[in-house]
Amino acid sequence: MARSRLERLTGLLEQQMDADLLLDPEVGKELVLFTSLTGREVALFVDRRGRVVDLVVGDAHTVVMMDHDIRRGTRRLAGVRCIHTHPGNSPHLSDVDLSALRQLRLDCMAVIAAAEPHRGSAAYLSPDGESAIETVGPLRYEKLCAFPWRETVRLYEKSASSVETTATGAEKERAFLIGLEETAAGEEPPLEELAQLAETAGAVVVGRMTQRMERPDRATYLGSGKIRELTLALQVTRADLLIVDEELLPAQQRRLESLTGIRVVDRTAVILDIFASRARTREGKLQVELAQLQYLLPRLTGQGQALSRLGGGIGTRGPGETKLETDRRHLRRRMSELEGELNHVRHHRERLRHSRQRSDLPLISMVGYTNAGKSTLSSLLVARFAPLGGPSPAGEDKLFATLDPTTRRIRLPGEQDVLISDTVGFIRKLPHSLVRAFRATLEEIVAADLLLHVVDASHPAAVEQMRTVEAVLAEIGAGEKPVLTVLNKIDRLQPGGMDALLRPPDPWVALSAHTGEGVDGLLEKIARLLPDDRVTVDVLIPYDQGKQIDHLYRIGVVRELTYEAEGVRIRADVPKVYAGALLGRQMTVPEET
Ligand SMILES: Nc1nc2c(ncn2[C@@H]2O[C@H](COP(=O)(O)OP(=O)(O)OP(=O)(O)O)[C@@H](O)[C@H]2O)c(=O)[nH]1
Ligand SMILES: [Mg+2]
Repeated sequence: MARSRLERLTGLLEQQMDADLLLDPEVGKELVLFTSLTGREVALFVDRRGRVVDLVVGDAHTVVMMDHDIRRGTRRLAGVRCIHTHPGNSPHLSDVDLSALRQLRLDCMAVIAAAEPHRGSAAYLSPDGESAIETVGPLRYEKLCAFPWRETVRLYEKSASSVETTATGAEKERAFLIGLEETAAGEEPPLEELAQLAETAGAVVVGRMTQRMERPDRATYLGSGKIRELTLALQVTRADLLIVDEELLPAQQRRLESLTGIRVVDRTAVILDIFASRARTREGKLQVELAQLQYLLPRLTGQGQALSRLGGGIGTRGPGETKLETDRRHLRRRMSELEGELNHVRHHRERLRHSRQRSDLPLISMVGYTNAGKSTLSSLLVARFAPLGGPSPAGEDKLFATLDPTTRRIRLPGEQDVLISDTVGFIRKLPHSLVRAFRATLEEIVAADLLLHVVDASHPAAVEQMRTVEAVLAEIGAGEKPVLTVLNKIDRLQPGGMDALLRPPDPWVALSAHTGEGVDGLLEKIARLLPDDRVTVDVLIPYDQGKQIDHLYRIGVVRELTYEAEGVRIRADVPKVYAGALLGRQMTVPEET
């Protein structure tokens, strides 16, 4: 019985109704009959030409309208209206119905009570305001079927188009965050870091939900009861993007998308997205594209098929974007092309590094969690201690503000010059594809003589962040490098407020890159930690070889300069490797003092 009813219902699909009526009365009777026989709600979706575009049968009290991707974003309407039934005789729209109307931007949302006399209500978005809704009813069945929905749509779209032309910029994606509750969570609110990532990627966070679980559900990430709760929360918050705090299996992602009806991206995709929008240099761009393709390859089938109409947004930006639709073979070809180009860049970087080694200035690499203050400290050091001066990138309160390493020269108190390089920040659950792709950049770290591990000591998760950085260092083969730990942002600490757990390994310094407090101490420490392999030379440079003087200034520290008959006599501290070459030019190395 129910089965043949269902068949009759599905027979409605793609059928054409009178486009001016909200609902064909005969079709409505089918719906009502079905619900009164089965106790199950049924929802009919009709487009503006009167075609039935979809039909959803729900459990009692849950209308599964979220399966639909009919929204067009911004302030346009979906071009689809929904008429559904309620078991029993309530002719009123529920809160969920109204939020579905708002969220899906339906042309109209209507309900009919399955019990006699089949009264019902209709609601539509008000032309007056952002998400205001107007409701009419309860109405008699015939009245409801003839509800002038076209008129309300016309009024709404007229007002919306005037709003749209005055609105500035694109509307932000409304992201809802989910994750597992961490057992050892610090004082930080749950999913705080993911929220920062989402905001950095350009979304607004409209809600979060966590579940205490040992490990994620293999099919749906969260448990099924939680998913139900989530679906409601998504409607209420009008979220249009779901971000999951962990890398999802492709099947999990698809399952979640079909359960929630909105786009689902994972933490990795958000990080890749940020990297894509940040990469400036050719190398950075190549690396991000490669990482994106590596991430995409296993996810190629089906991804975004249902949702591609939404266009842009988090997880779709960057150089990989246009390749989404192409097949795997093409992806693989592009990946090997990229690898080739990157190898090329890598060789170039290696040559650079060699020439730097020949200049023998010690290289100090800043490492640390994203937003720890590496760039701020680096610019402070350059502003105060650069021998030549010059601008430097300022820090930004954004995750992954720095992507491409920049190297600067500064002078230590003992008059020794060193190179200091600011690098990309690390993060918990750093996508493996990124670590692999950024190998060249990370090699800068491996090549350093000393690492400055910058820690945001005021961060509630500082200890965990330190561990993350140490783990990544080990992973890239820099685990054995000498490290000087820099506890930064002490200006933000309450007196005695440093986390007792934050006991950094020796050697360490505490400072504020903001106020400059403690920075002199840092330089002294660096000077002491660097292997001192410089010697003082005394050379006579003929007047016709002025270039050599520049050279000496570049590689060392000139202590004394006197003009003699045959040339300029210079006493300078230079790296040992140069001393040999200089001696070859019959210069003398005075006794070291
Ligand atoms: N109060 C305070 N704020 C600081 C200090 N150092 C850095 N900041 C702020 O922290 C934020 C992040 O600084 P950045 O220098 O961009 O951090 P980063 O480590 O380079 O970050 P990424 O490049 O994203 O990895 C900025 O808003 C800085 O102004 C400090 O000592 N005290
Ligand atoms: Mg930075």
